[in-house]
Amino acid sequence: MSGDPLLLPVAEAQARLLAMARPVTEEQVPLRLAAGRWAATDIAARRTQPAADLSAMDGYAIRFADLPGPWRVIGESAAGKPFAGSIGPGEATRIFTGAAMPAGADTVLVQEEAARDDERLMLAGEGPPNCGRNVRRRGLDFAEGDRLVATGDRLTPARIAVAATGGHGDLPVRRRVRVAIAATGDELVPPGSDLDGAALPESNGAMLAAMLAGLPVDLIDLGILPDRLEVLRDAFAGVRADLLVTTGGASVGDHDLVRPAIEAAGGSIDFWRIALRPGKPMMAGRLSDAVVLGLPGNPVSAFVTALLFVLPMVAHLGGARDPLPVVTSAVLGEDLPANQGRTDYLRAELRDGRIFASTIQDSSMLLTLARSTCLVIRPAHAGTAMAGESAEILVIA
Ligand SMILES: Nc1nc2c(c(=O)[nH]1)N[C@H]1C(S)=C(S)[C@@H](COP(=O)(O)OP(=O)(O)OC[C@H]3O[C@@H](n4cnc5c(N)ncnc54)[C@H](O)[C@@H]3O)O[C@H]1N2
Ligand code: MOO
Repeated sequence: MSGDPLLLPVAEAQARLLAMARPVTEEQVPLRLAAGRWAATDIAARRTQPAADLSAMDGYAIRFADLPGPWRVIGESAAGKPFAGSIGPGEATRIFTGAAMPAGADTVLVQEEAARDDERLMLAGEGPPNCGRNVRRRGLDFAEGDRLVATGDRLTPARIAVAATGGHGDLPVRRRVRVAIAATGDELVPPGSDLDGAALPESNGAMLAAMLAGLPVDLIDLGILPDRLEVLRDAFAGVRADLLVTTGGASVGDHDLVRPAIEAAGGSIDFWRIALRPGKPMMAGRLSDAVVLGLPGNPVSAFVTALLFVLPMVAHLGGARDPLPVVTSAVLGEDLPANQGRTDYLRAELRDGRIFASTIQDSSMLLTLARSTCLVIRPAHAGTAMAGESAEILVIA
């Protein structure tokens, strides 16, 4: 509940947003291009791993029953070059890590505990304490048919590796998400230009591109658009994207033209204004095939709304099962005052696992954001929170 009934609670706004579009289409891509995408289907093992009982160490394949030896070495098993025969009582083979156990052998004696004189092998240490020691059984990791990756899992390096081991050269994923970004505002100039005038360097575009950098996204940069309805309308109408993200012009001033421009381009606004600080004036809508997110212009408001809405929407469109940011918790290093009617995301630093929030939280102040490592989530109407209490946070750096 927010103090203002017109403001949508954050969780409700996130749910409404994600319900606005389905994930983009599937495609099959080579393993190396699948990194960072989301699996479009479950991925099952096409083979058993290991495919046979393998040695985990360099040494000698023996029969445990023959301990304490001695043995006669009758051959060798190396990775990819198994011993063709089988071993009988009193026999052993040389064996290397990753090599198949010869038929008849059940245990590996590590070479550090063995002494060898030509064919004769003797125990030179304590030896393996149990049958099966230093042997990786067939199927230890997984068996054919086991689910390796679930639908909607992100393809992390470990999941790419397990899919490769499971016999896959290509993986079913969602295609890359097309995201268009537009900054609006007559005061804005490209970063690095016109440092003498009153103009303001445009920072939201670069920030959003950086936030999307690790995601499977094709960016369409619409650059800086002026506060003119027809220009905005025409720029928006021409966009071919899954998601159009604008910053600025989202509030109620005479030059806040994003909403009328979306509507003039034939789109519609689904919801506007969130019980969120910073980020209240955010809007969500549609324009032809694209979902539109109109973020507030204040840089910290744009950051917080991107974290809470843009990144989750990209993940959702990309097929993620859990698209929302991961909330964790930490202990407050100092008291926090009671909160008002909007959920507050306070810039803060984590020092030795304790949270210290910046005293000034103005949504224009980027340096405090740049110095912060987390945002502390203060629920609407929360009372005073005391040092030592636990608080929910989003880690941002
Ligand atoms: N009468 C009211 N005024 C405002 C309200 C309100 O409810 N009633 N809401 C305030 C809140 S909250 C926010 S947040 C801002 C956001 O408004 P806009 O989305 O219309 O943002 P702008 O006015 O265009 O810009 C705000 C601020 O940010 C700077 N800016 C904008 N774009 C960029 C960019 N790409 N890079 C860097 N800086 C940018 C801009 O120059 C302004 O200083 O509205 C409050 N007002
Ligand atoms: O909500 Mo605005 O985003 O306070 O600065």
